Amino acid sequence: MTEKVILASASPRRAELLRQLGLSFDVLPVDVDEAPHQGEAPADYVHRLAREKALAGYQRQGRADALVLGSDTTVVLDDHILGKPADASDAGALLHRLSGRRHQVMTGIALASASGVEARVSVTEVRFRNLDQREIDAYCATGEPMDKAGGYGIQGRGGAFVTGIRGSYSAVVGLPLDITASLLADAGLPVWDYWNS
Ligand SMILES: Cc1cn([C@H]2C[C@H](O)[C@@H](COP(=O)(O)OP(=O)(O)OP(=O)(O)O)O2)c(=O)[nH]c1=O
Repeated sequence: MTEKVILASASPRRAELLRQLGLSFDVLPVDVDEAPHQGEAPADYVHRLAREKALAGYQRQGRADALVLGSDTTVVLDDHILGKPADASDAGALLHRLSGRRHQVMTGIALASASGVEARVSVTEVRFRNLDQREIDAYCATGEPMDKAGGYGIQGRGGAFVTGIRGSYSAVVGLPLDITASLLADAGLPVWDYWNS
C-alpha cells in the first residue's frame, strides 16, 4: 500500500464513487462475516459491519498513518434486512416484496486510523413503482441483482424501478460521499486538499 487513504472493499462501485471525490487511494478487499446477529437492528448491523471492514483493513495494511474506509449497505423493508439474493429466484422474490412500496437503504461508513475508528450510518428512502412479472423475470435474467443488497442496482437497469429517493444517492450505490468527505476532514485530510494539487 502506497497511499495514505485505503478503501477496504471489493466493490467496484465503491471505488468508482471514492474516485469521484478526487483523491488518491489504494484498494484492499477484506473478508468479514456478514451474518446479522440475532435481533440486531438494521442500523446497528450496517454500523457494526462498516467498523469491522475498516478495522480489518487497517490491521492488514502496513502504514501507521493510514486512513482506512469500510462500508456496508443493506436494504430494509418493514425493519427487516434484505441482503444479497442467493440466486435468481430469490432475487425475484425480493423484487416482488419491494414492488409498489417504499424501503430504506442503510449504509454504514467507517474510518479506521491510529486513533481508533469513527462510524456513521446514512439512511435513504427509496420508492418503487409496481413491477410486473415479466420485467422482474427479465431483470433477474440480466444477472444485475446478484451482488446487490435487495436485489437491485439503482445505478443500472434497476433505476427503471425507482420513482424517487429521499436522502443520499451515493449511499444507495454503496458509499455516502457527504459522510466520507466529513470523516476524512475530521481525520485531518480534507478531500479538497487534493483538488488543485
Ligand atoms: C441498493 C443497492 C445496492 N448496491 C450494492 C452496494 C454494495 O456493493 C452491495 C451491498 O453489499 P455490501 O456487503 O455492502 O458490499 P460488497 O460485498 O459489494 O463489497 P465490500 O463488502 O467488499 O465493500 O449492494 C448497489 O450497487 N446499488 C443499489 O441500488
